[in-house]
Amino acid sequence: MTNTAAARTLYDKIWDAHVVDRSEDGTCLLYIDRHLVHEVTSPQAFEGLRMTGRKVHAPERTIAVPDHNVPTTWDRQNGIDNEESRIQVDALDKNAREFGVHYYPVNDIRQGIVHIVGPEQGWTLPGMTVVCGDSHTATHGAFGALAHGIGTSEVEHVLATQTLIQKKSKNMKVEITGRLAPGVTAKDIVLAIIGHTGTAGGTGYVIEYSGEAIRNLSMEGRMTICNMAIEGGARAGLIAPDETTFEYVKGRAHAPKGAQWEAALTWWRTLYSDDDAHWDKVVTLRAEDIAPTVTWGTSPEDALPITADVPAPDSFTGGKVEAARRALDYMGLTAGTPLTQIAIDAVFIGSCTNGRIEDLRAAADVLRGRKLADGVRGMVVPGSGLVRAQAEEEGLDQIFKDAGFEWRLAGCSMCLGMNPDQLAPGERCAATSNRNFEGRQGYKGRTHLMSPAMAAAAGVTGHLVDIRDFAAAPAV
Ligand SMILES: CC(C)[C@H](C(=O)O)[C@@H](O)C(=O)O
Ligand code: SF4
Repeated sequence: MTNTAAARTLYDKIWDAHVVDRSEDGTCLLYIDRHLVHEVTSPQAFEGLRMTGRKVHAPERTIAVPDHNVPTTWDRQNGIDNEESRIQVDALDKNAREFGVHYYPVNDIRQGIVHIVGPEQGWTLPGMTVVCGDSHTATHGAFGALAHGIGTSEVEHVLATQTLIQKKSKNMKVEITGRLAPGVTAKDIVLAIIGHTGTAGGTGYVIEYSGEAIRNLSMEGRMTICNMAIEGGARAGLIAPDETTFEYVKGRAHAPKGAQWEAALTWWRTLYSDDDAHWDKVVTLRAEDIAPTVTWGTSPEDALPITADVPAPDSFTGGKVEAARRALDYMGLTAGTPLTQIAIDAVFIGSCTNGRIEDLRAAADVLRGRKLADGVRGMVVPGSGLVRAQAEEEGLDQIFKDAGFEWRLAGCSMCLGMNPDQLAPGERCAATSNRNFEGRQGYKGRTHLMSPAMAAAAGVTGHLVDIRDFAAAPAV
């Protein structure tokens, strides 16, 4: 058990501040500050409350938004293409209204992917505990919040009690020293980390990302990093809050104001890992060693610098040999092929990993005055209605449309095949999302994960490409 007098990590500090009760075996009851809810994992939880006549304990701390199933065309209501999706979206609408929680329905400009909406509206704040029935809840850790996914029965527990039963994870530090080279982004950092540690490297840990390269990232870049903590196996990812964080949070709709802001700042400034805090595991990477990175296989750990070749299964050990063989077969790739020779059919720019305004700006910068290669289709899906409006104010939508992209409404979209936006069997996609699992973007679809600039550049050339070479080529 943590000794509060001793040096502590950021995770220790947030944990200690939220323990309501502790049992003999170390299991704790934690207070939950924010409960985010989407339509996929909440219907049964609300139904459980209804059947037992219970209410939502803290509706003012509960935020609901539909994102996974919603069509990203204007036909938001009728465009839902399957019964199950329709039931989930309708159930959220009914439950949110009946239980009186904060709610952003599809016709509200603030609607979007839950992990983009939370920070945007100032719901996510440093030092908080944030949960959601969704594995990418780790995104909110970018603010120095302890944020992670929970299962549907836990969703019900949090709705009913505003607490969660938890066992503490171990502390892991991932330090990225030095400065990033031009063309290398937060997405490349996190893909490189997972390439290095593997998808099980963070199992049993909460990861704190630190080091100069992390400090230098914007809040949006930090969210991209923490978003994929779960792909590296961790319970959650965290970044200590600093002036960049406070600047981002200040003035947001649900951020504290006036004297409350000052009081909050005083506490937030104590939220860092003490110098002599104990780490159970430390991983250090040099920023200058990180190249623009893409995945070649069907696991986020199948990440390599874009300058590499498709690896041979024999270059791995243990179970990975067979996994790589299967992945290459599924992906339709031959070992030894340079990654830059992989031709693509589609580009997807969006998701809670890379669907924020800076991501759209980065893609638009590449696409200005350029067009998608013949036969390549592209879709840009802003992470929220407000991201979409901001992009339109900046004229980015026009750049995307001129380049031949579809300009969509906010939602999870082609990040996963739960809505009408899907790959056709065999189609290969340069995607800015976080999972490249088999069939993730549509039955037999093939996914290569990368940064927004890399995905945009791949769309223009028609194959994966090193953004550092591409940037030098003039727009036509
Ligand atoms: C549908 C949902 C539960 C799921 C998750 O937990 O992450 C989804 O958001 C995903 O990205 O695969
Ligand atoms: S955008 Fe993708 S990763 Fe994020 S919550 Fe939606 S489905 Fe999950």
